[in-house]
Amino acid sequence: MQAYLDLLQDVYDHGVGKDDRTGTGTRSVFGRQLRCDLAEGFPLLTTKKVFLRGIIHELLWFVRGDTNIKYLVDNNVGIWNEWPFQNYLKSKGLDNKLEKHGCDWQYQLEEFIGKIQRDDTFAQQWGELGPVYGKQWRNFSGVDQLDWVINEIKTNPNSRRLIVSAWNPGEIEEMAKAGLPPCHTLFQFYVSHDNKLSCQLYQRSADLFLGVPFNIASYALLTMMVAQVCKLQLGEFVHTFGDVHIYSNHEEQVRTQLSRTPKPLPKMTLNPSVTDLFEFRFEDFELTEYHPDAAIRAPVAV
Ligand SMILES: Nc1nc(=O)c2c([nH]1)NC[C@@H]1CN(c3ccc(C(=O)N[C@@H](CCC(=O)O)C(=O)O)cc3)CN21
Ligand SMILES: O=c1ccn([C@H]2C[C@H](O)[C@@H](COP(=O)(O)O)O2)c(=O)[nH]1
Repeated sequence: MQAYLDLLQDVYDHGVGKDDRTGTGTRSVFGRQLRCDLAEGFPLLTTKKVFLRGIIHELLWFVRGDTNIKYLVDNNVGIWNEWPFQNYLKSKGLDNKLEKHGCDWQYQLEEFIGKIQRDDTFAQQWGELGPVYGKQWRNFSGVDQLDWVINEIKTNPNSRRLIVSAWNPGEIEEMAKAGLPPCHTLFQFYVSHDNKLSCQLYQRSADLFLGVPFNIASYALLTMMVAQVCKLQLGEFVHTFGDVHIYSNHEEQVRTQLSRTPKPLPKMTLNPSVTDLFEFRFEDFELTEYHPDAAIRAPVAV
């Protein structure tokens, strides 16, 4: 994970001021790459406590093909709450009246999430993010890409076409309404001569402080799950970035992060009896030897 900290330092030092959709402002660079050997341990940042429970639930939610925040909310994971909420405010003409992350906004957000929890009809209507990751992974114009790629890895491991894409140009506008166009856009698997499974992700846009630690752990887990069901060993996770940025309201947090020293990586164990990608449950994941520094709170740019 030193590579992540080096990238954080690089963007902090060399990132160039750039305005962005959220109005927050960033330091940004274009085109970088991180790699990690998955056999060396589970790539979960140790210089701050990372919310792994949320990462696991989010990944299972993608794999289920689910695009409604109801599943996440019911499992007490709030990482996608702000986007359907903002869409809800917009429909009421309130999105420009409430200051994001202000007291009123926060209060209304809690009310909104309470309604998602209690009222199924409300959740159906307002919890839906549109045709985001889960939809594209499981039903991209009728193709179940996850099912296809697993079968292809098993039967044609030398293939150079082991690709899953979340970027569906015809549906981007719809994704942007209540959710976001996919940031982790496309990934490719690779099976080496010695039966190791690697995965490379292209991430078009990367919130380096908040989102990237989630993205690394999530794809490392996905690669472990696919390796297990395809009976392969673990290779590398290669993370390729387009616009990598640090939001201007994360700079203090980045300095804290960079002042800390990484510890040995934790270990992740998957329940070995699971042989079907679609049958993993939350209880099938066990993290041990994780001794991180304290969490570092930061507001998410909406
Ligand atoms: N600006 C932005 N950055 C992102 O990383 C991001 C988005 N937007 N939009 C969609 C998803 C949602 N993701 C998120 C959203 C919030 C956190 C976050 O706040 N993480 C906290 C812990 C949150 C908690 O404990 O509930 C952290 O400290 O990592 C992380 C990833 C990643 N994505
Ligand atoms: O998994 C994710 C999802 C989102 N992000 C970040 C990257 C950007 O900061 C925003 C998305 O804004 P766009 O204007 O659509 O690029 O969310 C991430 O890092 N990881």
